[in-house]
Amino acid sequence: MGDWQSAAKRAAAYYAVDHFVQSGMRLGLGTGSTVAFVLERLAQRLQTGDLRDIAGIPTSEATAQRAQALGIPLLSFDDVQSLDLCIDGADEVDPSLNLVKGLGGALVREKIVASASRSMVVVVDESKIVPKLGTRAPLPVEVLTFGWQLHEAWLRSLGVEPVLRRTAQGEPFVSDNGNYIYDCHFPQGIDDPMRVEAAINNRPGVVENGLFLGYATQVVIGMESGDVVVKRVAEEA
Ligand SMILES: O=C(CO)[C@H](O)[C@H](O)COP(=O)(O)O
Repeated sequence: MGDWQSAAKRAAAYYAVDHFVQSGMRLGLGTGSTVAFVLERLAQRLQTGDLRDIAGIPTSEATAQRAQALGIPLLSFDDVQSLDLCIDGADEVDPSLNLVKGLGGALVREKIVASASRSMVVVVDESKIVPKLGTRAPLPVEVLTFGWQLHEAWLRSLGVEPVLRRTAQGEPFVSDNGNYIYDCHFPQGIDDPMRVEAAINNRPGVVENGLFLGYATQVVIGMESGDVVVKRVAEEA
C-alpha cells in the first residue's frame, strides 16, 4: 500500500466518524486497514468526551480485539437487534455504490451486520472506485469445509477462475466462522451482479459471497490529492 493510500484511508475514516457518528449510536464495526483508522478516531473522540455512549458490534475477531484494546465498548446481537450505522471498508465500489467486499475474510459477518444497520457508510481510498465490479478484485465466496472440493468445477462452469484462499504457509485460509474462501476472478468483470449473487448463494455449501448490492448509503472516498469526496445513493424520484 502506497503512502498516499494510507493517508487517504485515514482521511476517509476520520471524515466518516466526524460527520456520521453521534453520541448514543449503536454501530456496526467493519474490518480492515481503513476501519482500523475508524476505530482509532472513535477512541480519540471517546477519550476527549466529544462522543459519549457509543458501542459497536464487531464484524471480526480482529476488529473485536482492536476495539477492546482501544476501549471502545462492544455489543452482541443478544443486546440489540438493529444498529444505527455500520462503517466498513470495501475492495471495490461501482457507480451505483454496489460493493465487492471480503478480501479481509470477514464478508459473512460484515453482511449480517450491514443488513442489521439502518445505514452503511463505506470508507475507501480512491483506488477502490471501479466502473464495473470484478475488474479490480476477485469476488470472495465463503464455503463450508464439508464438500469444499465440489465448488471449484462448478464455479468454473460459470466462467469464473476460482482460487482457494491460502495462508502464507500454504494452508487453506480459515475464516472466523471456520469456513474456507474461494477468490473468484471474473475475466471480463461481473456483468450482472444480481444474477451472480443469486446463483452463487443458491448453491448448497455456499455460506455467502462478497457482493454487497444496495447496502451502502454513503461512500467516503479519500483521494490521492488529499481531498475527501462523499457519494450518496441517488434519492428515489
Ligand atoms: O471487506 C473487507 C474485509 O472482509 C474489508 O473491508 C476490505 O477488504 C477493505 O479492506 P481495507 O480497508 O484493508 O482495504
